[in-house]
Amino acid sequence: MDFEILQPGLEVINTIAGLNSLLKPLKLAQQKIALVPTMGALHKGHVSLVKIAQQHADVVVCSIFVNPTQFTDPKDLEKYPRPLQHDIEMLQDAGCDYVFMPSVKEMYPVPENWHIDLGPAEFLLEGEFRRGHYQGVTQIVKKLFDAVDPDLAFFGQKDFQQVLMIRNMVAHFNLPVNIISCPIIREEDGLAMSSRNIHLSAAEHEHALVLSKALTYVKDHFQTESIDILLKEAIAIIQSVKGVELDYFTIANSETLLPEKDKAAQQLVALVAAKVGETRLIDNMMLN
Ligand SMILES: Nc1ncnc2c1ncn2[C@@H]1O[C@H](COP(=O)(O)OP(=O)(O)OP(=O)(O)O)[C@@H](O)[C@H]1O
Ligand SMILES: CC(C)(CO)[C@@H](O)C(=O)[O-]
Ligand code: BAL
Repeated sequence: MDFEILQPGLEVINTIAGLNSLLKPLKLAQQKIALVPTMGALHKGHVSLVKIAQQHADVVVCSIFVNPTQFTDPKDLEKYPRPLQHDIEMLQDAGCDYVFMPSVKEMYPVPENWHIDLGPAEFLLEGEFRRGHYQGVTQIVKKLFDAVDPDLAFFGQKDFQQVLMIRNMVAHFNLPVNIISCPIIREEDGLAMSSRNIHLSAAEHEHALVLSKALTYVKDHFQTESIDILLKEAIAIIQSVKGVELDYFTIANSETLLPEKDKAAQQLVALVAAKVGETRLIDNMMLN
């Protein structure tokens, strides 16, 4: 892909060399650079990351790259939405400075082996259902960090485990990048915004609301019920909706992601993943 869509206020860059020549002088001039990595099909959740990034940095770079190495289901990769013109307009409206949209060849010029130790949480939850997913995620995020050399990088709490894995990758390489986790943006009806929501029919969208409903139930009853009861109720709420196939619902320690039974333990998070029709969705809520 070698296209260029230049619009005033937003510069589109397709190559790492192009990025370097634009960003190096800014770095030398002590400008703070923020990176917002995405896979495109942008929505208000992505825009919120750009807006938060603008509050912390002088220059905001958003990357759009559908990274093949993190997909464990080829059909999921094939049907991943790619509305590029719409994305560019959204970033322009958000006042983003640069969008980096490399080709697969640009990011992976030669075949490579990547494996780093991400700690035991790599294999839990998403890591169990999408084996190898976080190796692919950390591989591309490291490449994006090398290409952009950001001071800060912004990620959504919606991908809760992803933020932990990226922090572990940053620690592994001792990278000087500040990782900022940003709040989940929801539709008015509570559904966490996600690029994959585009695949939901109206009925499936309605069914998918049960995920945020179950999380809200747990949050609202956290002070009065035991963890066992909260889990039982949340799972029953989800299983009562036809067409929703639960992968997991857990109440976990927010650092280890291991299940937690002690409500007095610090930083508990409820995390859920389910298939709604053919679309797999995730969501989570902090509990204390
Ligand atoms: N609803 C949201 N609120 C805040 N941040 C979000 C939201 N949805 C996605 N993000 C964040 O945007 C960044 C890019 O995510 P990505 O492009 O994969 O979008 P997505 O909506 O998560 O898509 P999908 O989950 O369908 O792949 C990630 O850091 C992700 O956590
Ligand atoms: C961080 C990321 C851009 C890496 O491809 C992706 O996993 C995403 O969009 O969350
Ligand atoms: N938003 C996380 C990227 C993925 O699902 O592959």
